[in-house]
Amino acid sequence: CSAPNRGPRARCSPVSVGPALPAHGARSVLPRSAKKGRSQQDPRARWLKAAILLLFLCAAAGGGLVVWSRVRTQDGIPEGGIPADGVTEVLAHRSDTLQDKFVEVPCSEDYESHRRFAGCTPRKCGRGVTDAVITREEAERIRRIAERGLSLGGSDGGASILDLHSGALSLGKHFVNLYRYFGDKIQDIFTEEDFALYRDVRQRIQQRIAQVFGISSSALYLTKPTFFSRMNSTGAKTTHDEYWHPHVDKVTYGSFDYTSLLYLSDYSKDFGGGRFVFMDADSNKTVEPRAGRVSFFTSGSENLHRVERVQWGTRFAITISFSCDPQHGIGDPGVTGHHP
Ligand SMILES: O=C(O)CCC(=O)C(=O)O
Ligand SMILES: [Fe+2]
Repeated sequence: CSAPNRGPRARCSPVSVGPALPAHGARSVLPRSAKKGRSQQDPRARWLKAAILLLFLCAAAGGGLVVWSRVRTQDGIPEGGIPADGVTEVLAHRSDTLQDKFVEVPCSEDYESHRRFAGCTPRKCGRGVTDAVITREEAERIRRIAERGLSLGGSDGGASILDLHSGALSLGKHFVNLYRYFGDKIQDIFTEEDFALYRDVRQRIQQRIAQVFGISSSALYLTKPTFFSRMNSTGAKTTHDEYWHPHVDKVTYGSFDYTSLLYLSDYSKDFGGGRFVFMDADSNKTVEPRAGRVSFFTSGSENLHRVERVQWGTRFAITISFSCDPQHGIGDPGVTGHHP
């Protein structure tokens, strides 16, 4: 399993359900040469034949189920759906307009193995969803920035990223540096207004996280990677395209203490599949993306999660992440001084 999952429940091994298929079904019990015409058959032979046929049909149906379940499952998780054996609750429906939903969960020990920063390192852990911090219009403007930037490149597979901080942009099976590649022409692509909006949105999300977790906003540092993502149903061409693996952000990215996701498109309108799933021991909790929705959570393994594979359409989002460690802080991108 290539998933960066060090969480409590690895879900990477394919499972198959349904009865096992006998090696050759039941057909070989009666040799062809032993077949008789109907009228000649003794009744016991007819019964035996009927029983064998029934057995064969059951075996074939069972085999079909195994094959079907193999096609349907990846990493032990049905494609675009819910673990076959799990209970799923919806934490945030697309049609809900949430003010400040918050669910507290006990903190994992992940933070113990890192330097602690008083007044910032999570003591209270959990997850929140709000539609009241960023408007739909702002999300649409941000989405246009993402579309413009990503139109300059794009992965051959189903996941493309654009990091305005480092300049990383997916291109084919690799990444290029946008700022190096386009030089001063970048000013024709992104305006100062775009960067101002990005900054403003980032600040408001940061303030909301600080307020909900009872810390000072100035104790949080924007950290990398902070990036736009564009996902669709194209098959993966490299592991960078495999966005659906369960993972823990603190393990995957190291510097993250608080993760936020700003969604820029709507589940079931712009794309199918692609829901965000918190994977708890007792059940899964989904967040259905909607433009302007901010989902935020502490980055340790108390918040193991994954994204369902996108089934159709295109899903846009931004991952905006914060660290308590000033040494991991990065500045906002801008027309001037955005080079790493
Ligand atoms: O886009 C999402 O909903 C989640 C992305 C994610 O898990 C990540 O960037 O670490
Ligand atoms: Fe993540």
